[in-house]
Amino acid sequence: MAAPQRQEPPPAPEVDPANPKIQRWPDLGLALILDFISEPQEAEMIAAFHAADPRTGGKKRLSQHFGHHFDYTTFGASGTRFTPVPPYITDFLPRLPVQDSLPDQFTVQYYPPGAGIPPHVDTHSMFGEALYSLSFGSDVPMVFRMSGANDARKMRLPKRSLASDTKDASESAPAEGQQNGASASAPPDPAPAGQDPYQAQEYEHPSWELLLPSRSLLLMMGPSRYGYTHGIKGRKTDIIDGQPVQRVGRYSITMRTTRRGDEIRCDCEYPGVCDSRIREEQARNGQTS
Ligand SMILES: O=C(O)CCC(=O)C(=O)O
Ligand SMILES: [Fe+2]
Repeated sequence: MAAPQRQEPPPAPEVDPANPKIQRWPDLGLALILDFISEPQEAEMIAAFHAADPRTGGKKRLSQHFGHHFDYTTFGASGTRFTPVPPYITDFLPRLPVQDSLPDQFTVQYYPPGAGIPPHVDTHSMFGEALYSLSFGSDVPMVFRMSGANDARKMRLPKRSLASDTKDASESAPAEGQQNGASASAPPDPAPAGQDPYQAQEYEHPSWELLLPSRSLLLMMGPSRYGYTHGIKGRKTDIIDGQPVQRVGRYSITMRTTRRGDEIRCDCEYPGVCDSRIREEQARNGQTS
């Protein structure tokens, strides 16, 4: 039986004394940069998204990929599919806070009101530490929760392993069956109707919601990247500063740095939600993923 959901207020950030638009949570490896892009840049990104895909009225999250495509069967980056990165993305890369390894995998997502993304941990082994989310279109709360022992039992591995892969990448269809609890993966699809992935989790640790304002850039490293699940509740109204706020379309660009070959590994402190360690354990036990 699922334990009752426990939610706490978000931890308070440290505000950069030199720039109040930069907020940091050093213990979590988390940073939020407000107004990272301007309103005209935001409008350009929204227009570019809908020039390629005019749909706005549906219920499901829509994705577009740039650079090395995200592969929904390995939860890594495709070795074969690449789409040139548009200038509205390349223009801001020199301003990203971690400059020693820049992202090369970009997923632009549109969330119609009511759509979310179930709690998950992006694949540890296949991407570098710095994971970014640029938000635009509207503000949305992101739910963070420290993963616990119970999450390990709910982990699901990708259908294929990049390291042992010979098959063609399947990138067009988001993975199915990622609706329950923490996965060792990146973007799982929303839960089927009637199933709330947040209720399905057992809550060993409390969760908290961090409001991601439009045009802000979120950077996840360290514990927030490797040990916490993150997700967005699929709802039409959020409570922001105690007031109900109707959601309107929200967009994000998730940015990751692809690892290849021998770099595909992870030795983090969170083996329970680490795809690399779970794969090793399964190999030891003679299981396949
Ligand atoms: O939309 C977002 O801000 C985050 C999306 C996400 O977590 C992911 O694509 O892995
Ligand atoms: Fe994610």
